[in-house]
Amino acid sequence: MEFEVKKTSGKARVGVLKLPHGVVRTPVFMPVGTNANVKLLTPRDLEEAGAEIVLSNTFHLMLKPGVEIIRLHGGLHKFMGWKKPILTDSGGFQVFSLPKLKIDDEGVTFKSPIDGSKVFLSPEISMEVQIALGSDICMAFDHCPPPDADYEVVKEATERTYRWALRSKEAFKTENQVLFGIVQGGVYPDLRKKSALQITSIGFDGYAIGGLSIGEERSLTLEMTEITVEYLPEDRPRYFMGGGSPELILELVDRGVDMFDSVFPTRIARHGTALTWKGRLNLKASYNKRSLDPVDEQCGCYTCKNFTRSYIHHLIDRGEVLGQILLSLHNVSFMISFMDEVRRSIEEGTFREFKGKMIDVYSSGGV
Ligand SMILES: CNc1nc2c(CCNCC3CCCCC3)c3nc(N)[nH]c(=O)c3cc2[nH]1
Repeated sequence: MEFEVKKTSGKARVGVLKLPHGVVRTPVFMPVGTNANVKLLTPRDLEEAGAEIVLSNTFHLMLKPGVEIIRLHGGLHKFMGWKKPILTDSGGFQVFSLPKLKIDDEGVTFKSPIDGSKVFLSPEISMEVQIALGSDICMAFDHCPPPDADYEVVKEATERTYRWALRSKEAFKTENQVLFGIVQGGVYPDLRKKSALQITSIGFDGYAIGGLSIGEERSLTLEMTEITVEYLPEDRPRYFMGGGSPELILELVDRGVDMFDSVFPTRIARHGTALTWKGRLNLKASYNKRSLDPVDEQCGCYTCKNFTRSYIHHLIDRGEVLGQILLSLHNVSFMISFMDEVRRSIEEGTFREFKGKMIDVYSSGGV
């Protein structure tokens, strides 16, 4: 894997990440695909929208359809028909929200949400599954503590994450795939620094900022990101897990983060909300009933080129899935274009102005 920082503007940076299945320009927004698909969008839609990398994850796929079926296809790229890079999460976080039967140093035993059976996940099993999936970027198996966890609980999860990171790297015997480490530490500055030093001491191809965007105050999200980034190497990609909205992404780019994933744009699309250059737009609202305008006149996506707000309002109102499909396509296209503008403003040295303008737009609510 090659990662090159091309331009910086303050802590914000533009980079190029060369992976087995293609090149990714950073900062990058990565559409999330649970169950080996980005909901309501085909790989062709994603390609047209300009997506360069998508996410999937170990936890869901090892349960259904199971590694065997994906192996049968020669890996996840073939299975889901996506030829560009894929990043897979390690499953550590996904089990975080499930009733955990047991979590100890060996690994996590949880109840399958599919059939209630007992499932065991460990660093070794997570690596074995991600190697079989053939994802370009694999994530170390980590323990993300709950958001309300006290210092001792976070300390224990952070120490375990370090031991599991060592075991993940040890078990990651594969060519043509890269492994990112994950930094924990909750909202405690000393644990954040310790975790960053521990994880970077192992040596990974890239580093993720974990354990955030799980309900903590925004100011803590930003402060913990700053502390973590301080101890990460300049020449490696930094991936903030699970964030986020356009305004959060701007704040994090400004603090030196390169990669982002979030279900947010596709989830709000399914609920009838579009992201536009003038803020959020609620297509369910009656003021869109008669509007002949496109969702966003500055957007070149298929939805904005071919349909009016009135038509999409009608589809949503009638519960037609086409309404959700058209908004999902628009929101992903918007996020990709948004990141194009982020990169351009960093290259032109105008990132702070762009950030200021877009944060005003997005914190003043909708259009
Ligand atoms: C939403 N906030 C948030 N997400 C986090 C995630 C998940 C990131 N998104 C992965 C996708 C989820 C849908 C299926 C495909 C993979 C985190 N993951 C890990 N391993 N560790 C975290 O601390 C960790 C922390 C996170 N915080």
